[in-house]
Amino acid sequence: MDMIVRPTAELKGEIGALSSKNYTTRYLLVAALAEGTSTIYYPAHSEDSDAMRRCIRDLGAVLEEDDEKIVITGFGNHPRDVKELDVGNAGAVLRFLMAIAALSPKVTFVNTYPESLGKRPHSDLIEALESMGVQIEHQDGRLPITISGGKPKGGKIKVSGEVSSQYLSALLFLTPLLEEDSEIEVLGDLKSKVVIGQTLEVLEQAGITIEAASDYMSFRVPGRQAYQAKNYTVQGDYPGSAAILAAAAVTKSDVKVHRLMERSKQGERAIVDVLQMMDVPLSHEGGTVHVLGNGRLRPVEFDGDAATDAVLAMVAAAVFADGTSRFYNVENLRYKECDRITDYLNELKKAGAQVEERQSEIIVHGRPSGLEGGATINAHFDHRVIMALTVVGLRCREPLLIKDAHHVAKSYPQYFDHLSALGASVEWVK
Ligand SMILES: O=C(O)C1=C[C@@H](OP(=O)(O)O)[C@@H](O)[C@H](O)C1
Ligand SMILES: C=C(OP(=O)(O)O)C(=O)O
Repeated sequence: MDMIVRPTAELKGEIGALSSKNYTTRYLLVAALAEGTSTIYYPAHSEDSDAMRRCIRDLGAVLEEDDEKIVITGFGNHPRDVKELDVGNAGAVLRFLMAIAALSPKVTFVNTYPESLGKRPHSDLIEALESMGVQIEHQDGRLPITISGGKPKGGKIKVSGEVSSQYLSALLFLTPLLEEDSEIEVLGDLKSKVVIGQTLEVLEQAGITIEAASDYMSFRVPGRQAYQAKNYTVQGDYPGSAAILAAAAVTKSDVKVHRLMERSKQGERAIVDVLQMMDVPLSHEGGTVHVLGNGRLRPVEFDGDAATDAVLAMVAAAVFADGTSRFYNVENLRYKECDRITDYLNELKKAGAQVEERQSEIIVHGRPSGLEGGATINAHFDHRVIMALTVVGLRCREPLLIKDAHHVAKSYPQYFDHLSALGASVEWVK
């Protein structure tokens, strides 16, 4: 399905933020790893969270769901022996479950998105798991991947953090269940470091003890621990909401997004600070972000690694700023659903934006007068490219046609419904 995004001058209204993808995947996982019955209130409903639901069910968890909650009876440290798991296009789900698969005899992760997840690297996690005695077949570090586990060893474990924090998170979920205590050392720079704070928060809520160095570069994990069954409530999602807030920032707007906790550990809450730095009139109180946009934005310089999944939305806002913006320390955007530097900037250029790339930087020469538009956009299987190009399309002179925009459902299936409710001119076409 394709999406036509037409010029839209004004946005107005209130929406409740979608539920956090990162917390939903984590709560589903720790509930599955517990032996009792846990309840997750307001879980996210999207392709990625559905992938985790499907896989933990395949591994032996029992799930019952209604409109507001999901009740899960876990399999503890004894996942059911399954031949295959299909994680769809969900990177975090794949990496977390590759570690948990080390407790099973033999599982193959199939390759259903050869043009997206199928291209992403997992070698750093593969090497760490191999050092723990797990046998792994893979295609040069990529899917399909077969894990032959059984009894992985703890002890001293090293993992690179240069490409993704998800490898480290995966090991933090697995090691408490091992016979031995573990010491995990992170090699190189740790990318998306703030996300590790979310992993540790969830592990603590699940009754797991981990001693983490303050820089998150080393961890002591006692073995023989048991995940406890608990009740969890999922908070609102900043990465998805960042696109809505950016849309409000580039238009004349009066938009409120509720359910966005001020003191969240999601790094992408920085969208609020970045828009403020860009002089966008907004307030953030009582979990509600209220944007009163006037379409005028100042350029900004920002270390994007602090808010990985909001950078594309920030760049979309910077496209209309009065000067040059720079987003640095963002190289790991190249290893996502697509190359979120080269591929994304190519699509922005089609719409008329003036952007430049470096290996780990995005530079945006803003055009406050708006863009020409009138282009056909390749979504590259990437929900965040789709959301960001939609923001840009609102302020183009001619409509944008975003091909295969249904991939927005990876994280935010109701994105276009929310924008449309706020007054955006968006229309699905076959
Ligand atoms: O742990 C997680 O749930 C995630 C970690 C981040 O990935 P990287 O650590 O690869 O940057 C983020 O971009 C992704 O959407 C979700
Ligand atoms: C990169 C993302 O997810 P994942 O790595 O889990 O596929 C994302 O949600 O933007």
